[in-house]
Amino acid sequence: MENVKARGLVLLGCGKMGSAMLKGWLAGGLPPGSVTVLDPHPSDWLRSTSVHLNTDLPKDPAIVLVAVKPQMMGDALPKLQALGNGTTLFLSVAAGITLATYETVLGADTPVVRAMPNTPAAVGRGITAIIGNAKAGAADLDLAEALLSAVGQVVRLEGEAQMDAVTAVSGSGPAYVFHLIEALAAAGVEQGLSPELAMQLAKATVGGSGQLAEESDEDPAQLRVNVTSPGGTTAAALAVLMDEETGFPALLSKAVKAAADRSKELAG
Ligand SMILES: NC(=O)C1=CN([C@@H]2O[C@H](COP(=O)(O)OP(=O)(O)OC[C@H]3O[C@@H](n4cnc5c(N)ncnc54)[C@H](OP(=O)(O)O)[C@@H]3O)[C@@H](O)[C@H]2O)C=CC1
Ligand SMILES: O=C(O)[C@@H]1CCC=N1
Repeated sequence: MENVKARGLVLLGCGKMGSAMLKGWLAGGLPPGSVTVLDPHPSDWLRSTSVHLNTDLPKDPAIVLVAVKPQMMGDALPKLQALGNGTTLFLSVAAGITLATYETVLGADTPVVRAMPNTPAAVGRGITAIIGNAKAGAADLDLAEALLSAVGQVVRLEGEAQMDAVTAVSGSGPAYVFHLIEALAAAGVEQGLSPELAMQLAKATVGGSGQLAEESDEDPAQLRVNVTSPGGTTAAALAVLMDEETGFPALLSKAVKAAADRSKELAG
């Protein structure tokens, strides 16, 4: 991180994902003066920080983080061509955009790390998977990992082909969990609870269960069994949720496949 503090970090695109990561880094002590953000419509939050906003780029930043939508890449990436083929590491979080695409625009001598983070990075609880191109050496991967570990866990992939599945599980995954919270709260309202109480119960249940799953020595299957008294209420609910044709596994399998397929399509 000292490298990033000294040479600077450029963030291209500060929307939902870029701002989630930037929030995590600023909260973790990255000086705002070492960050330059390029974004056409900065949010109020971004304006309230002391980062360099839409100014000239530093000559030799340690890292350029690319966090624009895949569809915007054609417009956005050429702006950074001058930083290619040098010692600046490009770190991309864009779904579906391959390492080869970056090499085509920035030059094959550009070190590039492709990453798939998720929005819990905003509270230091993200998880990011990374894979580098041939030019990205051990020091580049270590730098990417050091930066990303400031906002959560980091895992290294064995091959770029794994990225579509990772995107479908952990990149998009928070949306599935938020939807579970919405649906659980709505079901509680149907059973007579107030919307406020139902939402409080749903959020705390998902948050607490996630933490228990991460911290417990028991695996999630055993933790599920621990909740399920024989002939009790949980067993009645699980009979619905574990139905082979209409239950969670069948539904999530279809949802995750749809996301992975879309990730492949975005690669063009
Ligand atoms: N959201 C998520 O949970 C995750 C997203 N990602 C990836 O992160 C990337 C960004 O996604 P997300 O944050 O959701 O999208 P957003 O639309 O919220 O953010 C993209 C930002 O880039 C800005 N932008 C558009 N064009 C340019 C440009 N030419 N130069 C600089 N900035 C530009 C947009 O401005 P404006 O809105 O004004 O056009 C916007 O602020 C995507 O590639 C996505 O695949 C990866 C993991 C998780
Ligand atoms: O929905 C998307 O395409 C991005 C990638 C993963 C999460 N959000």
